[in-house]
Amino acid sequence: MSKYIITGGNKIEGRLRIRGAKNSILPIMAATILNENLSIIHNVPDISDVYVMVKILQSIGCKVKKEEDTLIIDSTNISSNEIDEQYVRKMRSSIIIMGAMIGRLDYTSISHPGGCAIGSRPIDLHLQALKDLGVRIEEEHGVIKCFRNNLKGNTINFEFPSVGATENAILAAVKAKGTTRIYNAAREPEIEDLQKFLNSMGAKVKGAGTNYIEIEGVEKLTKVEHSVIPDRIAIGTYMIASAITGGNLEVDKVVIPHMEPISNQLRLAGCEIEYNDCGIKLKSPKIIQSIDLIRTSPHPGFPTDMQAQLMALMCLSNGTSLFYETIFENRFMHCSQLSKMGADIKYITENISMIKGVRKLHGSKVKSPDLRGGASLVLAALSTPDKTEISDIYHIERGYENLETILKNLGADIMKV
Ligand SMILES: CC(=O)N[C@H]1[C@@H](OP(=O)(O)OP(=O)(O)OC[C@H]2O[C@@H](n3ccc(=O)[nH]c3=O)[C@H](O)[C@@H]2O)O[C@H](CO)[C@@H](O)[C@@H]1O
Ligand SMILES: C=C(OP(=O)(O)O)C(=O)O
Repeated sequence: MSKYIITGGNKIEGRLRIRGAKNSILPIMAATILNENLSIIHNVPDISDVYVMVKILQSIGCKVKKEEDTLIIDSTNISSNEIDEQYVRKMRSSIIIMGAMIGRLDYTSISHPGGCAIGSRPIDLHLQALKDLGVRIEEEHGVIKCFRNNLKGNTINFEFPSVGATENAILAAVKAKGTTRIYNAAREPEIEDLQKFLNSMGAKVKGAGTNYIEIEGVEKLTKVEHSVIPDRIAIGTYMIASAITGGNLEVDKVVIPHMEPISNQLRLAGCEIEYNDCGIKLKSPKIIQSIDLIRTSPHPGFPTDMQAQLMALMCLSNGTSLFYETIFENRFMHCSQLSKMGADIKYITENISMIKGVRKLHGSKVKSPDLRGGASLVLAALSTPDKTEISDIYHIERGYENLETILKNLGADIMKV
């Protein structure tokens, strides 16, 4: 299995552009199932999760071609209504395929995704939303069987604004009869991107980006061409790479409002951040300022997908920071690995940890516990002139395109072996 060998200490600086968001492209690829036609999607990131989704689409009969960063998906014929367990095991978010499948077919089955490293991640809200739309669901030996019945618009009231459940509900409602009203919907930018994609192929969805979404069912969809929004989490990760090494960074083609929850925290850490017409400029602080309390919450709050990376930065701050992870119950697995590199981290409760800044981290042999935890180790490794070996980088490759090439171009000494 591949590893990164990083000898840090170099400033990460220069200019870069980041391709499409993982959390946008995955639901958009699922949405292509609804379309008995061609979907052309640009700005697709070269990450392993996209390849898993390609395999899923191919396994049910879609024809998929990749030309540079464009995916051409022909979903005219769907030949299977079952999603193979091997894919759900590889990529938990493959559950977002369920809403699109039942929007298109009379019956579909998918295995239960179960828990994953960062939490138990139940799917009760997904299933309830589909039931609200009239889908009959039977669960047998870990397999979820969905019968379309009389799929029809209804009111869905989410107890919690789950991103995936909101997407599944929208996907199922696109071709349901009548109007669906979703209350307490997730407001993440990737849901707005999904709405834009769906509407470009003839769906009638409005309200994404707010907590109330309305979908008017349609019968037919048409050929569509769409470009995926840039990955705000990958951009935020590179901003921290620059900040933790004392560099200056410019990122082109950024959607500024998407970056605000991340930029706000980085400003508190002492970074100077400027926006211009086409991007973002970051100037590192001379001394990294501690942030008293970092609390993750649904958008527009601080994203859980940036918690581990910001923690790496706080490990080198001038004071004490508390991290309160409110979204996932087991998202502190990077703490023990950061501690191996000299970080001063104490658990207060299962989802609150206290970080006291240290002057310097040191190199070590560490293991990526999950996608963002792995990214936090890369950031920590970039900050120290020692050598760090990071194993299990397949987690990182789920969500970061060409991480080593991008970092090398910005001045890092990083090797993938
Ligand atoms: C592919 C994708 O877009 N992944 C993102 C998506 O994941 P995902 O869509 O899985 O995240 P959710 O918003 O659904 O999960 C948030 C919380 O709700 C809980 N929950 C969720 C569904 C449900 O039926 N029951 C339930 O209890 C989860 O266990 C978790 O504790 O949003 C997360 C929160 O911003 C991000 O970290 C992930 O990167
Ligand atoms: C948790 C994440 O993704 P997923 O939902 O795909 O596991 C993430 O992107 O940090």
